[in-house]
Amino acid sequence: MQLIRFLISVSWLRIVTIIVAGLVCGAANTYLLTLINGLVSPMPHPDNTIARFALTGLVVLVSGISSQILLIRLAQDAIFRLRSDLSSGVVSAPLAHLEGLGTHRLMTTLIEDVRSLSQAVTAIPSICIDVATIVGSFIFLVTVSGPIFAVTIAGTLVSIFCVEVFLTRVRNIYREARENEDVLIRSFQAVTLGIKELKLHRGRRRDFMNRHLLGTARSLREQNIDAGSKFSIAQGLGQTFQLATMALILFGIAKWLDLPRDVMVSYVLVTTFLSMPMQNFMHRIPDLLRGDVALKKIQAMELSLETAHDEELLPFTDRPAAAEARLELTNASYRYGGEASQPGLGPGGPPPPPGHRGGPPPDVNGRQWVSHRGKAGRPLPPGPPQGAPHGPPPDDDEDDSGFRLGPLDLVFEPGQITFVIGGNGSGKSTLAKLITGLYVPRTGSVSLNDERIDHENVEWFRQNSSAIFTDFHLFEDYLGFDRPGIDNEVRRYLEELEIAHKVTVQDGRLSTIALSQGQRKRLALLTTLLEDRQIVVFDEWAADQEPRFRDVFYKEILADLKRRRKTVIVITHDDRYFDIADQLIKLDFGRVVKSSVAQR
Ligand SMILES: Nc1ncnc2c1ncn2[C@@H]1O[C@H](COP(=O)(O)OP(=O)(O)OP(=O)(O)O)[C@@H](O)[C@H]1O
Repeated sequence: MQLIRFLISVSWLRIVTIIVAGLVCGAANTYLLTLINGLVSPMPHPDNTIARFALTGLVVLVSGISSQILLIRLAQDAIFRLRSDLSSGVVSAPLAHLEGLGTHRLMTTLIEDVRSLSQAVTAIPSICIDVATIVGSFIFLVTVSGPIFAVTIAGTLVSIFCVEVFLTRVRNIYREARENEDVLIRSFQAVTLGIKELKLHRGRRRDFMNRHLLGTARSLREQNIDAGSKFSIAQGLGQTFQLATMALILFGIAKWLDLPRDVMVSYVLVTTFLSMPMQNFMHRIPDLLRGDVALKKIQAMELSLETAHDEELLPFTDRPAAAEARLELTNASYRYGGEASQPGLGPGGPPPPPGHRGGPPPDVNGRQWVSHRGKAGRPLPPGPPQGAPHGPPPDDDEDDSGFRLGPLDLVFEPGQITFVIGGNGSGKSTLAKLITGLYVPRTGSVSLNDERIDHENVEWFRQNSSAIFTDFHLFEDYLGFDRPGIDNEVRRYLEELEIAHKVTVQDGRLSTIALSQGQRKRLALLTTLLEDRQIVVFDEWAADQEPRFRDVFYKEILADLKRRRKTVIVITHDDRYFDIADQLIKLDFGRVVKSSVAQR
């Protein structure tokens, strides 16, 4: 079982210790049972019963407490491992894959699946202890009476079979409920991000609440009630079979075989003793089912707990960044599409492609930066030669679904400002992601200073670019800057960017990021200036700036970057400043419709 494999990977030594402690506890419990049985049976009573009873009680106590403490530690370690592995899975997954999944799915996994898995993880060792006690009791029962043991086992197997029939249905309901949780988190996202739109429109708010948020919450409630009720019926059925078995033994077998009274007393004692671990075991089953559903969901999202994503494996040598950057796109193309039908995105999704061994997912366009070695040294299926387009070049023309950019042949020179222009949806941002190494070209290649970018050097390549996308994120801390005097540098830039009156910095942390969009963009620009990388990409940066500062950006900041021989790529609609560009690239429906280089 996947869950057990995951637990073993957290700490096999601790698992073994817990199981041993559980077995000791179970064996001591069984021994306690024989002692009690000896006491209630007719004379002669065994010697030193009190001392043995006390000693066994102590063993039960110590082994029980120590296994519980180990269990708590194991559960917390497992939760930590889950959070860390899943977060690394998210960070290292290809951008296109994450975009295809959507943030709501990621959030559900990081919050809900981790919670379900941690409950399941906590349940497993307790189940081990219960099973040890149950097995011990059954062994004792063999010594009491062979026929009673055989009938009890048969009754237990029949009840397990009947319960399992119900549990299959319960598992399916949990699976459907888990899909609904994705939808619910998406609604929560909409209610927080779209709060202004909802507040301003009473009808929309009511419709949204009834049809979306409450609608999903309602069906989730029904599913959980349904699953809980079915499970209770299953539990009741199991108990009925146990009672029926007991009745058969007490009123049938005992009479037919004329079993002595002390045998029957022992049987009743064992049955009573068994009821507690049996109940515990039954109560833990829903946790196991939900954990299993959560684990399958995580695997379906290709954020595997056991296999690393290729991006995590991308080789990175601490090679200095390029002194100057000449970027070249040769026959490079990219295409979106197929996200909805990506392997494993939902119950209806097609199975992974043949040869896909649970390793990293292909990029949404079917390609990925290829690695030939798994995290634990496991070789992955042989890939195409490094640097070559990964896999046979897909025949783009056969599939028209999704937006396609290119094929493009473009050159971006150091000390050159390139403006990328074009209508909405013409592919400008897609091009920005392609030239910063965030997307893998579907055909052709990207080269930096004539060095083709492939799996071996893409991680290094990305360290040469700084980009401000339209959906940029601001971190309050200046993370990853380990040079001294960063506060003073930030203060200088805060002055230059005219936001020193709003924000201060102390120990690499900004006093606030609750600012206007234009001010937040200036802080993003500040980070770019601090990074001081050779390739600088601005995606409609100036759109939210006041006219005067827009002027500062185009005429001073860009000019300064050009002077410092940066390769500057500016996505813009500001036709007033087109004359600043050394190169102008116009995109339309993903194709270059106009490209001109200024003669200066
Ligand atoms: N994550 C995505 N998944 C699928 N398709 C996408 C995705 N992002 C963009 N697209 C599609 O790609 C096309 C180009 O998008 P892109 O963001 O590159 O355009 P753009 O030129 O930057 O537009 P704008 O000026 O509006 O920002 C769009 O038509 C859109 O439908």
